[in-house]
Order: sequence, then structure tokens, then C-alpha cells
Amino acid sequence: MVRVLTLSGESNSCIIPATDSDIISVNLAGDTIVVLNSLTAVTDLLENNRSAIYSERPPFPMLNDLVGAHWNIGFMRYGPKWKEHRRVFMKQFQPSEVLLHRPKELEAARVLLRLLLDSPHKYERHMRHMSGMIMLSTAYGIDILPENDPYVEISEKALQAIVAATYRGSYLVDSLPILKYVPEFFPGAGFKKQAREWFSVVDAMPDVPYDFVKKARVSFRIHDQLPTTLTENLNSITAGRWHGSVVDRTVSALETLILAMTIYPEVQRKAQAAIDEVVGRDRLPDFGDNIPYIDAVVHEILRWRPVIPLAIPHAVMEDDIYKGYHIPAGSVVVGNAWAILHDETTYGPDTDQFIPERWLTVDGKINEEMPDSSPAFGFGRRICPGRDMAQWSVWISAASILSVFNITKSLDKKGMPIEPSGEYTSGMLCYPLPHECDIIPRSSAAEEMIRRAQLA
Ligand code: HEM
Repeated sequence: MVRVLTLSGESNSCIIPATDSDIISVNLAGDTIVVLNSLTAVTDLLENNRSAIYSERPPFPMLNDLVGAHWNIGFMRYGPKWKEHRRVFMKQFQPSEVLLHRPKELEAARVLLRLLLDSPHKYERHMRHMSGMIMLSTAYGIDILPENDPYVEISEKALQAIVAATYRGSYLVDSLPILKYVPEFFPGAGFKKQAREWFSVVDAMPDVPYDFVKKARVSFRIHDQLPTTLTENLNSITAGRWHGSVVDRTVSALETLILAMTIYPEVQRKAQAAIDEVVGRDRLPDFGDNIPYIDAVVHEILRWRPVIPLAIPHAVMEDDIYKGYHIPAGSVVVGNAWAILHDETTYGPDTDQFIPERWLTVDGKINEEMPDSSPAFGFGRRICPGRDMAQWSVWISAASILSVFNITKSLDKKGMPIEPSGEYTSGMLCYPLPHECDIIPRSSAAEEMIRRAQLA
């Protein structure tokens, strides 16, 4: 039986209460928002044969029309243009292609270690640098600067604007798309000025590195791989989108790693013991190392604090009836990844705790019978096409960091440990709020190894 909770509100915002209902339907100012809280509801509607009508995106007039993020596949309307972009993306991320990116991912993980060694308190910036390095080198063939790289800066500015403009409901134009035509000086049209400022960076984001590559005649990997029928514009757009995804989402997952290791020292010790057993203490981990405990840590990062807790909203294209419940055409349909990944009937007890063991069998192997952490990557035809690459990026970073560093709570002036708040930013995409911690080499030999790896 599917439990449905129906709420209605007059205003543009509504707090969705904690509930054990499979579906919550909220009626807000005439818009129906359907929140799917269980794996069954998500599978039935977004993944099985109804996925053809549940793969639309709601319109994002502020983001797509005014801020200029129309090139962004993630927010594109369902249809031939999206299908073509998606096809190109899938081709780039099929397993054989993902393997080709590994040397760059390994190099980036080792650069990250050196940056953490030199300025550990800037760990967030270093993680952004690492993610930017992977994308720009694999997609465009560009090697970025160690600090203040112009391409990474453009991308960060654009991503901040995209994240802010994605808040459906913050801008009246999202509810009343006709408002996009009012002039900027019109009372209440402040959103147009904001959109104009963001437009300059967002619109430029995919093209700036692409133009550089064309001028410099550097080999352009993705370009080389694309079928000749695709336009040059599409190549640039697709590659640009890749950059965005890598930079913002994997950074959030890596920041969660640092937070979890600060709060759960015993997990950190077990992870280090598992790495030492397979890798030893005189080399750095590689993709070929089989360390199930690190696989479990990566699953737990994605499950414990999903980067996009409510996935990206889908929309339904036709009226539908699900187990007697009417879902009108045009409803916004949200797969509640947070609720699904915290469901104790699926993932075992204490789902608000960071417990990698929940993914393992008693003899320390990954439990293949357990559903994986894939709800963190969305659902159905819109599921994240970069999930394999993302998981391996987080894996090699986690294994590398834990092999050579201890992460501990910093001490205050009285010598007392500073407790991280554990809080996250709110919004479609969530990051842990910055917290103080010490990231210190496990030994002088570890430090030596980090410096040597950089020279190799
Ligand atoms: C930890 C890292 C990542 C997480 C948690 C994540 C999560 C997600 C989620 C939840 C969605 C929405 C799915 C839906 O609508 O149901 C998505 C879409 C997408 N992701 Fe990721 N992602 C990550 C990394 C990446 C990477 C590395 C790439 C590319 C290399 C990528 C490319 C995309 C694209 C292109 C879409 C849009 C798909 C579409 O609308 O058809 N993501 N991702």
C-alpha cells in the first residue's frame, strides 16, 4: 500500500513535515509538487515503464532563460535536444572512456596531497582545484595553474550563480514566466538586474576554455571523439557541462569525507588499517588496489549526506494515476534521495550515523545483496551519467588522503577539541559548512612520499 499525504498552501513556500508517507503531494499557489519518499514509489514512477512521462524538467525561467544556463543538460527540457546531449555525454562516460581518465585522476589526487601538506586549512579550495584539474585536463586538454586559475575561477563564479538561480520559488518569474518580459526598471523586477549580472559569467562558462583550446590548437579529447554530425557548439556545451558537474558535486562529497573523518576517528583508524594492509606504508594507493573498506566509505559518504538531497526535480508530462492517486500533468515530481538513503529498512539501523560497515559482509567484502548508494545520483532516464567517474574520483581521493594523513579536531586556546557543527548549506546542492580540523601527515615517511610523488 502506498501512503499519500496531501498538503496545500497559499504562499510560495511550505515546510514539508517529516512523515512516513511514500508520497507527499503539496499544492502551492496552484502548482502541484509530488515528493516521492520511498524506493518503491521512485522505482514505479521514475524508473520503470512510466519513466517516459516522468523525465521532463519543470521550467526554470530564471535559470535557463534569464541567467543563460540553457546549455546545462541537467536543467534542459525533455526532448530531442536533451536526448542528443545526453547521448554524447553517455558516450563520454561509458566504462572504457572512464578508464582513460584515470591517469589524470591519479595525478590530481597526488597534487591534492601536496597542497594539503603545504596548507591543510585551505582544504576546500584544494578540493576544488583537484576537481577542476581533472575536468579541464580530461575534457579540454588544459593544465591549470596551481592557484588562481582563470578557468577554475570562471567556472566557480558561474556555478555559484547557477546554484542561486536554481532555487525554484525564490524568484517570482519561476511561478509567473511572463514576468521575464518586463523591463529591468519595472518595480519588483530586481531579479532581471541580478540575472543580467549572472548571465555574463554563466553564458561564458562553457565557451572560454573551448575558445582557448581552439586558438592554441591543443588536442581536444572530447572533440576528437564526437561524431561528425554534431555541431561545434554542441561539443563546447557538453564539455562545459562536464566541468560544472565535477567541480561542484565531487567537492561536496570530498568535504563530507573530511567532516566524517573528523567526527568518527574510529572509522578513520579502520580505513587506514585497511589501506595499510593492501597498499603498505611505502607507496600511495592506486586504482588497482582492492580495498572494500574504502568502497564502503565512499558509499557511506554518498548515503549519509547526499550531495543533492532531493535530486533535481522531474516533471510529469501527462495526467497519471498511481495506486488510485491522481498526479496531474505538469506536476513537479521530486525523488527524495535523503529519505530513501536514510530508510532503516533498506540500509540498517542508525542511518544518521556514519557506519561504513553497513555496506560490508561479516568477512569484510562489499555486500552485493544490499541496494547501493545510487539514489544519490538521481533516478530513471535522468540519472547522473557521470556517476561512475564521480565515485572513482572520490575513491582515489579518499584512499590517498587517508593513506598519508590523520584528520583530527583542532584544539581551541584552552586545548579543548573544537566540535564541527555538522551543518550543511541549504539549497539544491549541499556542502558541509566549513569546520576547523587538523590534517597532519601520519609520519615523516608519509610526508616524504607525498613530495616524491609530485616529482615523479
Ligand atoms: C558525487 C558526485 C555527483 C553526484 C552526487 C551527482 C548527482 C546527480 C544527480 C542527483 C543528478 C540528477 C538526476 C535526476 O534528475 O534524477 C545528476 C545529474 C547529472 N549529472 Fe551528476 N552527480 C555527480 C557527479 C557528476 C559528474 C562527475 C558528472 C560528469 C562527469 C555528472 C554529470 C551529470 C549530468 C550531465 C546530469 C544531468 C543528467 C540529465 O538531466 O539528463 N555528475 N547528478
